This record gives sequence, structure tokens and C-alpha cells, in this order.
Amino acid sequence: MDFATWLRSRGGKVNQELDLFSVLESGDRGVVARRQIAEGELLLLLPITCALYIPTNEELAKNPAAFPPAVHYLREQHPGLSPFLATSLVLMSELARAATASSEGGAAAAGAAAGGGSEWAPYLATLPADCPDCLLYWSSEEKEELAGTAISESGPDPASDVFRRHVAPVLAARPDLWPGLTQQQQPAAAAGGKGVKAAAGGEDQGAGLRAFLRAAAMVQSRAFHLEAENWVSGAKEVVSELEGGGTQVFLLPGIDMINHSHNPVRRNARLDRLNVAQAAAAELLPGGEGAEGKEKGKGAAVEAYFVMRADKPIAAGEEVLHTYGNLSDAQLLQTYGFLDSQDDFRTTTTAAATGSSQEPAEEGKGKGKKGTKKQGKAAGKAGAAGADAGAAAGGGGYRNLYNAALVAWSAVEEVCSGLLRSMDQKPPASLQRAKRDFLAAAGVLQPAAPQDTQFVLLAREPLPDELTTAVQVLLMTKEEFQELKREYGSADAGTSAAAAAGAAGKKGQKASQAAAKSGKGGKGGAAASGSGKAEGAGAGGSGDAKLPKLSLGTALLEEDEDFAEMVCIATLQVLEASLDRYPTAAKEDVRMLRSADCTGRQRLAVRVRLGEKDVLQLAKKAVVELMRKLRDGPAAGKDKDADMEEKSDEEEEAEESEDSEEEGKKRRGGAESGGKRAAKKQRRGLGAAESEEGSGSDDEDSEDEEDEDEGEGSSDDEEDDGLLMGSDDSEKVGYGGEDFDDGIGEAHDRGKAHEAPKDD
Ligand SMILES: C[S@@+](CC[C@H](N)C(=O)[O-])C[C@H]1O[C@@H](n2cnc3c(N)ncnc32)[C@H](O)[C@@H]1O
Repeated sequence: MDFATWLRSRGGKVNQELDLFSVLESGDRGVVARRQIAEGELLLLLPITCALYIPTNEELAKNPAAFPPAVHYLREQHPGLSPFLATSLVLMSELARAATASSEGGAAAAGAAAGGGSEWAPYLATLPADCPDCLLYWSSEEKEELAGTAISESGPDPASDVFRRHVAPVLAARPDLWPGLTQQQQPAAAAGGKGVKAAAGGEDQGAGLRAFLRAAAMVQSRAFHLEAENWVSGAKEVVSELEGGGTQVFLLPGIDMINHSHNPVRRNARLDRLNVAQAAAAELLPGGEGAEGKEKGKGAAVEAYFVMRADKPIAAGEEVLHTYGNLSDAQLLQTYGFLDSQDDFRTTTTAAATGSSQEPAEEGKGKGKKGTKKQGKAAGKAGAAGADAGAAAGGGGYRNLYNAALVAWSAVEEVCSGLLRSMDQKPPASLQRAKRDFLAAAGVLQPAAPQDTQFVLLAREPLPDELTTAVQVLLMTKEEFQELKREYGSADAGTSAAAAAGAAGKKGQKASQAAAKSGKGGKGGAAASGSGKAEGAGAGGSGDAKLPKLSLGTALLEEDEDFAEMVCIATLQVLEASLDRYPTAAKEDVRMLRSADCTGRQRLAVRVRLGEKDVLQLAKKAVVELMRKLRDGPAAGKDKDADMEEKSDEEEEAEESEDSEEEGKKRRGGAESGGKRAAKKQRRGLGAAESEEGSGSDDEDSEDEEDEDEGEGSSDDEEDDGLLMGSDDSEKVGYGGEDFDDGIGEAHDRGKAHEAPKDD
């Protein structure tokens, strides 16, 4: 039975105008329209009973006939297995049973699977032999190219390790469910530390491990999860938790043939999950049996449908594309084994000639060229550190707008103590610890293991507030820190983060008042997670449910030039240190990408690391810009003006007095004359910056270019054009999401440390 016939026999529908298995120019397969398809037209209707997935206990009890035997076994005997592993095991079982039945001349291919064979055989036949560039198949040598990136791996090969610890024992206990996969499971097959390629390749590593690698690669690169939109924040959240922990993943036959594009202009399909009533109301159900919620010829009730529809008109010959999520290159490579070719490095004469750093990857998003070198000079000495912010990113066009880079808390801590040491203000270890604990409790660091926190910098938001807040807290004097703690702890949930911004100085109170008024911090104020978006937060949610996340914004920086310089310089040093963790410089990566010799997995790895460095460079640029703003104060000035209008004379007076030298003394915890402050600045190595700042030599040049830069990558409509654009109340279905994957498909929060897969 071919796939379309199988799908229809089970109550599904495939648009006649679609070639589901078209071979594209690239050699990959994809879904292509044979003729014009109108907007809104159904592309594919899939009853949930056609999907392979691990059900909740309730789903299983309601509809036992809908699930293959491995599902029943795993839910009963191994309920704590992660959804990813369990789904991989189910797929392995169905593949093995189908193969056994067909080699025995059984009835599997026809779909009758009482004792053997697989009812999913026509779907299984559509699966590729592997996911060619999935990290599971990279040798350790190939993986070395990823050193320093968010997906670099050290230690034993995770797939072999997981196989040995979690999969092999399950196979051994029920060889009837995994026929042919248990004979050759020698210990060598699962020995940790071996390259995956070797494990997957010619050496006799055991049929079980090979089958596991394939199934894991399939689930990793093809499974969907459900998403729902948070009606309050608008953020998409992964839903459908299993009782044993973890979220469900679904293999959706046919729908999993559709390729990904980052480019909203190219995307033309959307996916929803509808309940029976919604599907019937949308007149999507086949007459009769589907509408009654029963799958043809089976006792299984159809409780839901996955529906793929054309989101816009699709021309004859056009590929059907949707999005797997707003994923960075590292996430795309780790989970799906590819990078969007539209984002590939392109040398353009203009870009190379002007030294422009990046072009938007997507058509229609361009906002002009940039010349970041001048801007770097203008920002003084520290600015010079960021001068190559764009240049290092390439001098050629390259950008996945969803790229991200990680900055380790340990680097932040090290840089800040180093800076304080150089100023003879080495903080005692107890104060360092107290600051770390406070930041964890205030939601800036992950609460469980604050020392392992990684700040997530996004191309769209390269300088997250968590990072600058952490730097500020680390550079505060003991007295300032204590005051901050007091204010933060005593304020109520609505205003504490804002009030905390003012904790270290009265002038900060001004910003905090403004922040409290606006309700979400605003510029220079403290935002209590104003965006409500976990993706930008990176370092996890608030550690204390009663208090909002601490967010210092730039209030303190605006009021104290010295402090601002320290914070900016420390942040630049942190970013430099983060760039140093890669074995190659960005310029080398660019050279490699320009070379025709850089192909295959090496090219993919170079693109990933260059993409991350690009984000770090953008962050440096943002720091330089912040310094410039703090010094020249156009934006801050505007804010101040607005504030002033609303303030009483009394308040104004108070604020003026707070500008006094005394405040500066207080901040530094000692009596300093203006002269002493200058001397201190020299000691801190800030003197040169001050003198160069004063010159303001290249300001004019830089400003225009900076303005242009700001426009890039900030297209709101594109942000909105997210993964799923479904009907109002249907459940959303999607790939990927905001989480990084740990290499074997265990999605986890980017702010959290990787965890070993759960034991049963
Ligand atoms: C869900 S499957 C899509 C169907 C797949 N092309 C096939 O032949 O079975 C996901 C896989 O398709 C490939 N893919 C999807 N989108 C791609 C793209 N934009 N560029 C290159 N490969 C892509 C990757 O190999 C990925 O792991």
C-alpha cells in the first residue's frame, strides 16, 4: 500500500495537487505543488491515530487500540523514560517489526499487524535512511570544529552512552517487541567515547545501536511538539506534559515531509491541531466515519486532527515550506542537521568592499549597509575594543536573525573580580558568594545551579538585561549591594524591581519611579521582566515567586559616569573573553567560508561558530553604543526631559543635589575629591577612555551608521510571523521551540545546565 492510500484508508486526506516526495534541486526531498493551490486550501489532514507518539495515561486508557504494542509496554514498565527516548523506542519497534514481517513475507506491508508487522509500514517506508548531518552521526574529529559553540561536546559520546544505559536494557527485556535488535549487543557496541560515526558506520557496533541511532535521528529531526499561545504574554509555550515528566513529541506522517524556511516570504503553510468539532466545523473531515470520530476499520476513536493548510497561494512547482521555529544555527544543526541555505555566507562585492558586517538573511529585510569601524573609534578606547564588532563578523553577508551566543556566569564573575582587583578593591569571597546567591534568588541566575548559568545573547537582543544587571551587582560596593538587597526584598511585587534600580543611590530612585509609573521599566528603569519572554531572559525565571526578576536597566549608569564606565568596560571584557573561547578568530572563519574547500560538515560548523561570534560582536557594539548614549545622553536626555515634566520642584531640587560629588563618594564607599576620582579612574585604566571620549572625533560619522544598524533585524512583523499561525482556539503544533537540545533530543531550558537523561 502506498503512503497516500494508507493515509486515506485511515481517515486522512492528501491534496491531489501535492507531490509529497519530490526530489529537489539540492537532492533533498520536499513537498512540491504540482498545480496552483489557493490560500487556505487543505494540504494534508492527519487523524491523530496515524501519528506515532507516547500518549498520556488518559489518552491510552481511552483509546488503547490506537497505539502500537511498544507504547503499551513502555507506558506500563518505563513510565519515567523521557518522551524523546520512548518515542525513539516505539519507532525502533515499529521499524523492526515491519522489517521482520516483510522479510518473513508477512502481511505487514498491507497494514494487518496482529502478532507482527507494523500498521505504520507505509509511513515507515517514507522515512529516509538517516538524517545525514545530524550531530548524532558526526565523528569526534568533525565535532572538534564546533569547539567553543553552544553545541560543543566533551566527554563520552552521548548517543552511545544513552543506548548503553537506557535503551539496551529495554530491548533485552522484550526481544519480541524489538525483533532482531538484541542479538549483537556486545558491550563494545555501547562503549562510551567512541565516535558516533564509527558507531553508526561500518564497524560491527550492533544492530540495536544502529537502529537506535536511526530512530533517534528520525525523532529528533522530524517530531513535532504542541504549542499553545499564552493569552496574556503572547509567548508560545510547549504544552502536553506526560505524567512521568517531559512534553509529548509526535511523528506526523506526511506532514513531516515539509521542509523549513526562516524566510517568512517563502513560507506558505501552517499547521494546527484541531479537535473533532473544530475539524468538522471547518468542513475538513471526510464524509461519514471521520466526522463521527472513528477511524475506518478500527476501534480507535479519532480525538484530534493535525491539519496542514496553505497559508498563501502556492504556485505550480513551488515548494511547500513552513518553519520549525525561530532557531539559531546551533539549534538547527543540532536538532535537524542542516542550516538554512538562505542564511549561508554570501560574498557580495559591496559588502566586502565596504566592510559591512552583516546583511539580513531574508529578502526584503535589508536596511542598508554599516560601517562599524568608525563608530568604534568614536567611542573612545573602550569603543576601539568594539570597533571590529561588525568587521569581525565577516565583511560579507551572513546572518540568521535567530542566532544566539552564550556567555558563562563564570566569565562574568572572573572579569568583574579581576577589574576590582586591578583597582585594589578585591571583593572578599563571602561578598562574591552573597552576590551570586542574591542574583539567583532574584531570578537573574538560574536558581538550581547559579554557577552554571549561561546568559543567552540573541542577535535581536545582543545585550540582555540579565547580563548588565549581573555585572552591575558584581561591581557594586558592599554598601551599595546591601542597600540594593534591602530595597529589592522590601518592595512589593509590582514595584520591587523598579525600586531596586534606585537602591544604590537616590538618583536611581528617579528612574525607579519612572519605571514604576510606566509599569514596565522603560529606558533607564528596571524592567520586571517587561517583555514576559523567557527566550530573552536566558538565565531562567525568578527564583522567588513573590518577587519579580531583578532588572537594573541603565538607571544607575546614567547617574554615575564612573560606574557606567566600569560596567561597560567589564561587559566588553566579558564579551572578549567569550570570543576567546573559540579556537579560531571570526576573520579566519570568514576566510574559510569564502574558500571553495570549506564544504560539508566543516562548513556547517564554521557557520555555527561565526554566527555566535557575530552575536557577541553585536553585543560589543551595543555596549559601545550604550557608552556613547550615556556620555552624550541623547536618549537619556529625552527620558530625563519627560521625567522632569512630571516632577515637582521639590523633586527636581532633590535630584539636582543628588548629582553632587557626595553621591559619587558614597558609591565608591569613600571620601573622594574630584581629583581623587580622576586619579582613581586612571588607576582603573579609564583615563584614556575619558580623554578620547572628550575628543568626540568621529561622532558624526558614526551616528548615521549606527542608526542604520539599529534598524536591521528588528522587524516586528517578522517576529510575529512565528512558528504557528493557527486559528484562535486550536492547539498549535510545531518543531523546535526555544529550547536547546542536548544532542539526544532532550529539550531543556537554555538557561539550565544540561542534565543526564532520566533513569527509569
Ligand atoms: C522534517 S524533515 C523534512 C523532510 C525531509 N527533507 C525528507 O526528505 O524526509 C527534516 C529534514 O529535512 C531537511 N531539511 C528541512 N528543511 C531544510 C532546509 N531548509 N535546508 C536543507 N535541509 C532541510 C533536513 O535534513 C531535516 O533534518
